[in-house]
Amino acid sequence: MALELNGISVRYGAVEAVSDVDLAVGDGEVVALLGPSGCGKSTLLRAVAGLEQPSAGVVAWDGVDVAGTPVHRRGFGLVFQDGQLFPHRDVAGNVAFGLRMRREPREVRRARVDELLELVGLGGYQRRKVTELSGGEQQRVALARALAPRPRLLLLDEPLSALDRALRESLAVDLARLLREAGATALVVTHDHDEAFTLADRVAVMRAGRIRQVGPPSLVWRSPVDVEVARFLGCGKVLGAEAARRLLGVPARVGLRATALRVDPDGPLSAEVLERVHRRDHVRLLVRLVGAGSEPGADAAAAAGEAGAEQVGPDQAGADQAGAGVDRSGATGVPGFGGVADEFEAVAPVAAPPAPGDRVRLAVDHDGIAVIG
Ligand SMILES: Nc1ncnc2c1ncn2[C@@H]1O[C@H](COP(=O)(O)OP(=O)(O)OP(=O)(O)O)[C@@H](O)[C@H]1O
Repeated sequence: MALELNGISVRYGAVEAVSDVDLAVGDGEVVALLGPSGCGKSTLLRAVAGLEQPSAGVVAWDGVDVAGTPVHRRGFGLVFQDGQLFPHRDVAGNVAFGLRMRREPREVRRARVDELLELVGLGGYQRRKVTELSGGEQQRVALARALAPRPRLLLLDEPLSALDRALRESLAVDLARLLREAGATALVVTHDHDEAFTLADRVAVMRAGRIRQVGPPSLVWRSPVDVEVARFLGCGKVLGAEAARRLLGVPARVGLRATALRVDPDGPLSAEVLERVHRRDHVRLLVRLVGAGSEPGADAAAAAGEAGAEQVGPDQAGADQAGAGVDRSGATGVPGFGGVADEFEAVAPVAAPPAPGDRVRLAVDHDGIAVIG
């Protein structure tokens, strides 16, 4: 492993911002630190950079503790949210900065600057003033500047979050390609799961100073380790194992994203639309389940509280029942479907979406369901 963090804690006075973090980043691997605001992501990154002193633990590179190595000698490249370019230098002057510090000859500098600007899609921008670039262009220059000296590790702190949404999404794809082409080993801080999943080979989800789960994006997305991680990853509703088995045919505690239920005239569930919100590419509904099961007229609400209400939900004959005993602690949607437990998010197409008060049929999209734990 190239970078290894063992038992890293960082304190700001009485506050422990990072607690006992273990994490490894392999050669050529991109790992995203993902978590809500204030969970300690930036502090951990700064500790790796040498900008914060850990109160405990070891930051090692290729097995060697870097505690005694000052920031500028660690061979790590840094990119922050706002780029922090030198305003009095032109684009080439910014990108060449690290090479100049290393006293690389002028010709070497020029060739490397040209190469990096091509790589970040800014060929020909050498003499442009950085103050006259767009936010997205400035971040590309910052990235080129960080990559120019061939850092052994790239540390990116919310590199795209100052940009507007559309630009952020397209630059995230570019950045993912760039990191792969440059063969970079990188640790990227972000609070945006789309961005983390676009960029990273592995995602480390942080909460309250600790890493709660590390894994490939698809695994973390499909199998969050606990309810909080599931909620952070967009699961607005959590069902206990028994409810999930009866409603969805999944015998485990699950988190549902809005896309888990979608309007489909042939769907097995029946619901009443309570609210409707238009989003970019779909319509988001709040619905109350009023009927379920493959037979029209089966009434989930009426079944509420009835012990053994096995007729609720898709036909479960032959389904694996073992999950019914799964721990349901923390589940907010419970078997019985009474009151707010009946309310779910769902999606509908933009064309002719249903309105509040309408009855709709819903189909289950298993890509919108995460199995928890
Ligand atoms: N210089 C500091 N002095 C004191 N407390 C700090 C300092 N920097 C951060 N903290 C605190 O440490 C905790 C972690 O902060 P940190 O900036 O690492 O979180 P983060 O996950 O990166 O959040 P964000 O996404 O909002 O930047 C927070 O409670 C924060 O208030």
